[in-house]
Amino acid sequence: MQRDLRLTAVGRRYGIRGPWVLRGVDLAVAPGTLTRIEGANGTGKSTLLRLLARLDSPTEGRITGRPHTAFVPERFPSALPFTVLGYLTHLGTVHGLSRGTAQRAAGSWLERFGAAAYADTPMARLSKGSSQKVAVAQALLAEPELLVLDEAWTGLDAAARAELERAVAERTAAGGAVVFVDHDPRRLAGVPDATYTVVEGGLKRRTDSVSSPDVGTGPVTLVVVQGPPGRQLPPDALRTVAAAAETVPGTHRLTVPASHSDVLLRVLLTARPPWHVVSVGADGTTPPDPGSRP
Ligand SMILES: Nc1ncnc2c1ncn2[C@@H]1O[C@H](COP(=O)(O)OP(=O)(O)OP(=O)(O)O)[C@@H](O)[C@H]1O
Repeated sequence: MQRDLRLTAVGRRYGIRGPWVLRGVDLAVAPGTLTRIEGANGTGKSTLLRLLARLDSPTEGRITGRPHTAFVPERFPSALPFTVLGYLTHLGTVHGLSRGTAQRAAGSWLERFGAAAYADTPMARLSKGSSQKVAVAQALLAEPELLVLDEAWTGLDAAARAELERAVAERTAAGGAVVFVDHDPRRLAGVPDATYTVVEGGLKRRTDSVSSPDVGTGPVTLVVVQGPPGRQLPPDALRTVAAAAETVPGTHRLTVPASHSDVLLRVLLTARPPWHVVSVGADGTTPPDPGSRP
């Protein structure tokens, strides 16, 4: 993403005399960051996400920055006159991919979400869960600079939910930004760089996003790596971790949400020279130390 996406004094209301749903909202979404938006029902979360995705315009205020964006809406219109593969290929070309690349990317995302068997199924005949996999695949296949997810996990099976968490980790590790709303407080618990709550039309930043009680409620993996004393861990690796501590010079103990462990290991093992991975294991006993995040 070239520049931050920035909302300045943004307000939105529906209809000339409608009540303000959002007002005076300032928000910056930087490349490589994960942002969570929370709030009670009907407070304006979807309204905010549509503004971020530039699918809607503010009634007042300004939005600047135009990252290449993909959006998973809360309600995906699945009754479309396409097969699954035809639809995803079409969407890929809309995102600027060649037909062949779009088709390959579509096939690979369907595979990852366990929906390859539905490639030739008409969209209108999909179950709710399969349709949601297509909704998610259409957003991921173009590797957007900004990915906006409105309750995207709802309706997915457990394997697909985990896969979507991995996909989010990959996006941010690749320098993309992800903004999401999800009703489950355990979703990517401890991972977001920032969490905002929509309250009375405004945004309140949660200052406890690292040390919140949510941290540690999601499964975490403990990764111990070694490198020459004094060598800094790669920034892409640090972005994925909930906590990092150099226990002895050159030995780092990294606590990472389980959803992000694959990405962390890939970054460490493809670094030049690669880091030596001493151990990888589930860490059910030691909650991340909020104070040790870099
Ligand atoms: N297109 C629209 N036209 C008129 N009013 C709308 C429209 N979209 C949303 N609203 C109203 O704006 C308010 C905020 O809705 P929004 O869907 O953004 O909230 P939300 O926090 O995402 O809700 P939920 O948690 O129920 O999904 C609600 O009062 C809703 O009725």
